[in-house]
Parts: sequence; structure tokens; C-alpha cells
Amino acid sequence: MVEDQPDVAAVVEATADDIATMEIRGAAAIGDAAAEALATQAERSEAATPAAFRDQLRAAARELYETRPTAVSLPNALRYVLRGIEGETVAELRESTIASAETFRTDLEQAQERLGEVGANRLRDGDVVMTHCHSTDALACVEAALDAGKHVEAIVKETRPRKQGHITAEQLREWDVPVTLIVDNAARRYLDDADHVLVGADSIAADGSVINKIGTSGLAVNARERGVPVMVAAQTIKLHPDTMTGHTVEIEMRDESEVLSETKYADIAGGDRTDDGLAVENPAFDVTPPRHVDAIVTERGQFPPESIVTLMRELFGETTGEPWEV
Ligand SMILES: O=C(COP(=O)(O)O)[C@H](O)[C@H](O)COP(=O)(O)O
Repeated sequence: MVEDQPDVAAVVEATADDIATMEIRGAAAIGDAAAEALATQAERSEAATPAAFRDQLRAAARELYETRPTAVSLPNALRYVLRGIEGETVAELRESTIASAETFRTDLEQAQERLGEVGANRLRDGDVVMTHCHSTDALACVEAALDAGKHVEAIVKETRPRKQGHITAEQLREWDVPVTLIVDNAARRYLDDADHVLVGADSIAADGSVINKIGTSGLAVNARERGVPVMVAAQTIKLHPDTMTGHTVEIEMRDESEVLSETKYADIAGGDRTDDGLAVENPAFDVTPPRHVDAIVTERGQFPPESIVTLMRELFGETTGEPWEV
């Protein structure tokens, strides 16, 4: 006999789909959306028993978890909300889930604000930052520096293949920050004009390695060679607890269609060549070793990458497990 699958609210499925298709993207936004989805699942649950309610929440968490593998903010968010579920009745469980998700989301927002203030201290009046991809944590540092009356300029890397750099450029321009947009290949040339490389993170490993958008590691190597400090803005929700026990972070591989446009060869070969049989690799993230990072800026202060494990132990203890096994 096939057992009934717990009911997962349509809105959870929609959120999972939005994360998988990158309608919702960026580690902080993904964590926030996952917590919100669990709250909605709780609100809409028609579970008749506490056990059925818990099963539904676990099923919803699993569905959200299976969308994208690299940003640890996702399992960290799910684990946080599920750990906050308490009570004897469905009504109590519902209420505590919603409260837990709300606390998580408020903390996330406040952490980003505090992190911004910490990061802004590293930026001097007149500094130029070079950015990669689009990170709300990194932008929070610029915003706080602007709020403190500093003039900041930006060199924004386009960030192939999905060009999230354009989102960064748009936000910075809204704040009246002078922006120079460059293609990724021009980064080394323009590093001489930058005072900082400023990026976010999807996950931070226990040894201080930074997992972020593909291209971050090459940028960091070039920055080190040019003497430009690399600053990683990452709320503590980006700390990957499993790496304390030796797990590695899975790097998401995305579809080749992001790399190959339909017109790729039409433009350069008169349209008579197709992409059939061409091998394409499209990793979405890479790993920057700690020796190429100067500081990890969190809401709890800034840390040399090698000492981040201390904070990780303090916040997460030594053990984790799957988010729905809490
Ligand atoms: O690599 C990306 C986004 O990748 P993608 O576009 O593939 O999701 C961002 O730098 C981090 O997620 C941090 O973002 P934030 O600081 O907003 O959490």
C-alpha cells in the first residue's frame, strides 16, 4: 500500500519553483523565502493531528531544500524554523511555527543592517569597490557607508552567465553611486582602480573558504596579486555547520542553456552550425581559499577567515543533521 504523502501547500511548491528557477535568488533572499513558505504552510495546514501537522512541515522543508544545493542559508533557515515548533495541539504548533519564521525573518533583516555597519567601517570616504554578482549583504556595507556620509564608487563585474551584476549596478545607481560596468574578463585590468573587492557568500566553510558565485576565486587571486583587499560580507546564516565535521559544500551545476544562447553560432558561422554534441559545464559557484580573503564581515563583527570556525561552533554547536530531522 502506498502511504499518503503529507499535503504541501501550493504556495510552498510555488516558492520552491521560484528558488529553483532563480526568480528568487541570492542566499539571504532564499533563506527568507523558505522561512516565509514554512509559515504559510503552517497557516494553511488542515492537519487533523499534531503528528500530521509535523509531517506536513517536514515535507514542505524537504521540498524547499531540494531546490538549490549551495547556499547554506536555505537549510539553516529551515532548521531554525522547524526547531522553533512547539506545542501539544495543532493550534499551538501552528502558532509557534509562524512565530519562529517571523523571528527568523526579522533577525535576518537586522543582521544585514548590523553587518552593513561593520562592513562600512572598512570603507573610507572616496573608496572604489569592485563587486561580483549581486549580494544584498555586500550592498548593505555600501549603503551603510553612504548613510555615514562617505562617497563610494563602484566597478561592477557583469557576472556571466546570468549577469546578476546588472542588478547590483541598478541598485547602486538608485543610491547615486557612480558605477562603471565591466565584463568579467576586464576585472584584472580595473583592479588597479579599486580599493576593495567586495563580495557576498552562499556558504562559508569551517576553514574560512568562501563559496560564492563562480568567478569569485579568480577575482580574489588577481586582487591578492594586485594588493587589493578582499572583503566578504556574509551574515552568520551563511556559515555552513556541516563543514565542521568535514563535509564539503556541493557546487550547483546549472543548465547549459545559460551558457549557450540559441543564436551563438548563428551570429558567427552564418547560422549553419548547431550546438549539438558540444560539451558545456556551467558551475554556479566556486571556492575561494581563506588565504585569498582578508576579512569576513558578519553581524557579529569582522573575522580573519581562519578564525570563523570559532563563531561557527558558538552558533551551531558541533552537530547538525538534515533540517527536517530536528
Ligand atoms: O552568489 C550569489 C548569488 O548567486 P545566485 O544569483 O546564483 O543565487 C551571491 O553573492 C550570494 O548568494 C550572496 O547574496 P546575499 O548577500 O544577497 O545573500
